[in-house]
This record gives sequence, structure tokens and C-alpha cells, in this order.
Amino acid sequence: MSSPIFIAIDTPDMDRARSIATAVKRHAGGLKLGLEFFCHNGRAGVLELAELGLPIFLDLKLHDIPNTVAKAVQALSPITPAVLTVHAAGGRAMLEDAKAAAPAATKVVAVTVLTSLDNDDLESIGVASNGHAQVERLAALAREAGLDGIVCSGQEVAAARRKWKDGFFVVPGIRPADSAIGDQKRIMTPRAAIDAGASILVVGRPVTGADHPDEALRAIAATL
Ligand SMILES: O=c1ccn([C@@H]2O[C@H](COP(=O)(O)O)[C@@H](O)[C@H]2O)c(=O)[nH]1
Repeated sequence: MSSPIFIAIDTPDMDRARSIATAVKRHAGGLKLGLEFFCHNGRAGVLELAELGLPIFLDLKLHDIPNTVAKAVQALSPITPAVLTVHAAGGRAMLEDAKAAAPAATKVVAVTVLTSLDNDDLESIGVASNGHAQVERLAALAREAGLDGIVCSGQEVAAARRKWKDGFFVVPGIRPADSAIGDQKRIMTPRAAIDAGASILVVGRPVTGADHPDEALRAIAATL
């Protein structure tokens, strides 16, 4: 079975991105390319890294009116990402239209509550329910809209999985026990997240910030 660990290549620098991706290529399950990479390198950059042969997770967290999001998804062609993110808070019609616009082979997953937010942050943006309840609410919305799964923290994945047995659960905010937490607030160790029901883990700085990214990745993989 291929590794469930997707490495977040968060850099605008194509040379650095290629170097990290090449270093981790043998032991990673895929590459996660997000806003930092995409805003600078665009589709051409994504297609270049895709040549390494790993599945591509395009983490664009699309969030706009349904027509705009659907057209943006279509505009990604000829990229066929293995996984693509949209924001659940865009609402049901936006989620349905995003899924309809995506290639059949692409898993479209909805970001629920960013792992950098805690309950105080949610309250400050007018979300009265706590993180757990909000993730459950948005997971139900994503499921009803026909999406493939959600993005949530390891702290919510077990409850979400109980209600959506065949859902695809993407878990960032992964921190090995001795790692710096940085701006993440809802974190979990790789092993605990897998045990809780994560389908894939997203790991960035604990690997990309290491002196030897492939060694850091293998150390994490050895805990699974
Ligand atoms: O809720 C979310 C959604 C996406 N992310 C992304 O995952 C990686 C995490 O990187 P680390 O360096 O391991 O913190 C990053 O690309 C985020 O954009 C997330 O962290 N939380």
C-alpha cells in the first residue's frame, strides 16, 4: 500500500519545490501543492512536479460564488489532481457545482474548520458552535452535496468518520511529538490521526524544514 503521507510543498521557489519533492519521492504518498506554490508557479508548475509521478493534491481552498468556483475548477485543465479542496463554508450549491466541474478521477474535499483555528477564533468570526460541532455540521453538508470527503483536524476525524464511513478524510495539523507547532492550533501526532480514521495525512514543515527531508519523512512513516 502506498504511504498515506502527503508532503505539503509550501514554497514559491520552483527549484526548492523540485528539490524537496525529489528528495521525498520514494517514501511519500503524494505531493500537496497549495496557494504559496500555485500563486507563483501556476498550472505549469503543477504539471512540472506531477512529472515526478506522485499523486498531486491541489489545495486551493476555493471559496466564491458557485459559478466562479465551477469555472475556476474547469480552468485547472489539463491538470487532473488526485485531490482538490474547496471551502465548505461556500455553501451547498458551490460544493455541488465544484464537484460537477471536476474531473471524475479527482476527489473533491471540503475544508471544514482550518487547523489553525481554536474555539476562541471561531467565536471571533461569529461561529457560535465549537470546532467539533462545526466540523460535524460542515461534514454533513459536504456529504449531502456529493463531495468525496472533508479536511479536518485529527481531533475531529473519529467522530466524522463514524457518520461517514466511506468518506475521504484529509488531516493536516500533523505534528510528531517533538515538532514545533508553529501556527497550528488543533494538532495530532501522525499515528493518532491514522488510528482515529484519517485517510491521508498532510505534513509540511516537520519534513520540509528538516535538514534531511527524506529522513524526517521516514521517521514519521516508521511510527505508523
Ligand atoms: O485546515 C487546514 C487546511 C490545510 N492546511 C494545509 O496543510 C499544510 C500544513 O503544513 P504544516 O507545515 O505541516 O503546518 C499547509 O500547506 C496548510 O496550508 C492546514 O494546515 N490546515
